[in-house]
Amino acid sequence: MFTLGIIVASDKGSKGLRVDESGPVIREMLEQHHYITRKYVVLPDEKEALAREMIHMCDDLSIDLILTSGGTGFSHRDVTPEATLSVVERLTPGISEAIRYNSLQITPRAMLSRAVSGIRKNTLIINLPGSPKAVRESLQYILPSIAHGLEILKGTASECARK
Ligand SMILES: Nc1ncnc2c1ncn2[C@@H]1O[C@H](COP(=O)(O)OP(=O)(O)OP(=O)(O)O)[C@@H](O)[C@H]1O
Ligand SMILES: Nc1nc2c(c(=O)[nH]1)N[C@H]1C(S)=C(S)[C@@H](COP(=O)(O)O)O[C@H]1N2
Repeated sequence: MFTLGIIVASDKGSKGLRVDESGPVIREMLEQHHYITRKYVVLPDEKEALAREMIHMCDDLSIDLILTSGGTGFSHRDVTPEATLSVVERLTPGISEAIRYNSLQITPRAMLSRAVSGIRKNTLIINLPGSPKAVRESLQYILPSIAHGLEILKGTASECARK
C-alpha cells in the first residue's frame, strides 16, 4: 500500500475556468491499484508554487508517489518539469522515456512532452501530460512497474526478480 499526492498544473483549472478531469482519472486509476490519495491540488502553472507543493508532499507528508499532470508542453507557461528538476535529488529518466515511448505509438505529438521524473528522499515524482486521455494512456503503461520501484525505494523489496 502506497500513499499518493496529485498535483494538477493548470492555469484554467486553478481559476475555475475548466473542470479538472485529469486529477480524478489519476485518483481513480491509482486507487484501483490500492494507492491511498493523501492530497490532491490544482495549481496555476507557476514554478515556485509547484515546487513548494512538491517539497511539502515529500518532506512534511512523506508521500510515496507524487503524480503531476499538465504543464509539460512548449507553452511559455509550461514549467512543471523545471519545478520538478528544482526539487528532485536523483533523476529516473527511464520512467519518462517509457511514457514517451508508449505515447509515441499513439501520437507523434508525444515528442512534445518535456516531462521528467525523479526521487526526493523517499518520494518518487512523475510528470504526466495534461489531457485526461494522455494521463490514462501513460498510467496504463507505467503503473505495473512503478510499485516495484517504490518497494525498493522504501526498502521493502531488494531483489529484482523477473516477472
Ligand atoms: N486538467 C485537465 N482537465 C481536463 N482537460 C484537460 C486538463 N488539462 C488539459 N486538458 C485538455 O488537454 C488540452 C491540452 O492541454 P494544455 O496543457 O495545453 O492545457 P491549456 O488548454 O493550455 O490550459 P491550462 O494549462 O490552463 O490547463 C486542453 O485544451 C484540454 O482539452
Ligand atoms: N499518451 C499520450 N501522450 C501525449 C498526448 C496524448 O494524446 N497521449 N498528447 C501530447 C501532446 S499533444 C502534448 S503537447 C504533450 C504535452 O502535454 P501538456 O502540455 O498537456 O503537459 O503531451 C503529449 N503526450
